[in-house]
Amino acid sequence: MAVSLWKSLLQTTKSRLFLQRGVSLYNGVHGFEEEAIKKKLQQFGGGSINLSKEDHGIRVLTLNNPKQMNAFTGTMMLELQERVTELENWKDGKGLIIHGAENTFCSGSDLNAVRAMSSSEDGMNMCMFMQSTLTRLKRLPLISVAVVQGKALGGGAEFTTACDFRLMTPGSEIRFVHKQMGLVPGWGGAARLVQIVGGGAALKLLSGALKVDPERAVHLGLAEETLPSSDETRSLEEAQAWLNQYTKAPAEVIQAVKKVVTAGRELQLEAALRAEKDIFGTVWGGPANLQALAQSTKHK
Ligand SMILES: CC[C@@H](C(=O)O)C(=O)SCCNC(=O)CCNC(=O)[C@H](O)C(C)(C)COP(=O)(O)OP(=O)(O)OC[C@H]1O[C@@H](n2cnc3c(N)ncnc32)[C@H](O)[C@@H]1OP(=O)(O)O
Repeated sequence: MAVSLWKSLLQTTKSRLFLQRGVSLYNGVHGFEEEAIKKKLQQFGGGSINLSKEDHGIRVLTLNNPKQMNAFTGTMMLELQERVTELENWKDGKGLIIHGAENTFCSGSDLNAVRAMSSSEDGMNMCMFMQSTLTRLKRLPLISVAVVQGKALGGGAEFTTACDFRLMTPGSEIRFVHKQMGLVPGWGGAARLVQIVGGGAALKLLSGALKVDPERAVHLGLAEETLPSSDETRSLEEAQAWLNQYTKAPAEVIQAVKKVVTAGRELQLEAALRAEKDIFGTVWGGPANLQALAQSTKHK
């Protein structure tokens, strides 16, 4: 009796914990020294992570380091964590579009920083820092779409998997180049890629460091579609129109929808059912539910 009670308590805690805002995957127990790595990352400046004002519940996050093909500098990694915290606290949020400045997505870590942080301790701390931040990004109660223009390489390819969906422009490319650097993904990209395309396809993309163009990405289920335009402004407008199809409801409903899907993606069945029950309780009898009940129930 005591054991099963303890197990159920543990499951309930797990199903609630993973939805908590700002929870890092790692702590001192795993050897993660967050303050130390933040200090180290601060030494590698350049670029920025910009977040637009909200427009109908949708914001645009821009990886902005065009001089280096939007490579992630140390300070951009720190700014990404700050933007994710901002988004976790955005009460009216429904959707997030992520793109790179000047018509290319992201060419991964800033290789200058990588060369300077080649110690095992720095590498592992950067890995745990980025895994935590991208896991929080993926778990945001928002529908997120990466608009891939130009190239998404290495950590940039991994970043696309931390979004719910990917839309690609003509001629763009997602490529997990890690093998060619004697590496494997370190920002959580391998685990998420297996979830998205399956183990077999993931193994081919990683072991072959294969270039994934829009056609192959759609075929694999890695991308939803190829956008008509490769122009930066037009493709963002097309992505916004695509996302608008899925955010036509009050923010609390869209957020609850993403949360139940995240529970289904990440938890064992019984824990996912408990999480779904808890989330259902937040919208049952809520303003959107009562308003819908007061109107005709015919769904066009
Ligand atoms: C966990 C994964 C993570 C890690 O292991 O830490 C990584 O992501 S490692 C990095 C993986 N990414 C790469 O290896 C990509 C390297 N870059 C390229 O292959 C090419 O630059 C490109 C992206 C294919 C573009 O090629 P091209 O169009 O010919 O432009 P340039 O090569 O001349 O680049 C323009 C400019 O940008 C600088 N640049 C590009 N990528 C990076 C980068 N990842 N880090 C730092 N700087 C980068 C490049 O050096 C050029 O600058 P200048 O030489 O000053 O003109």
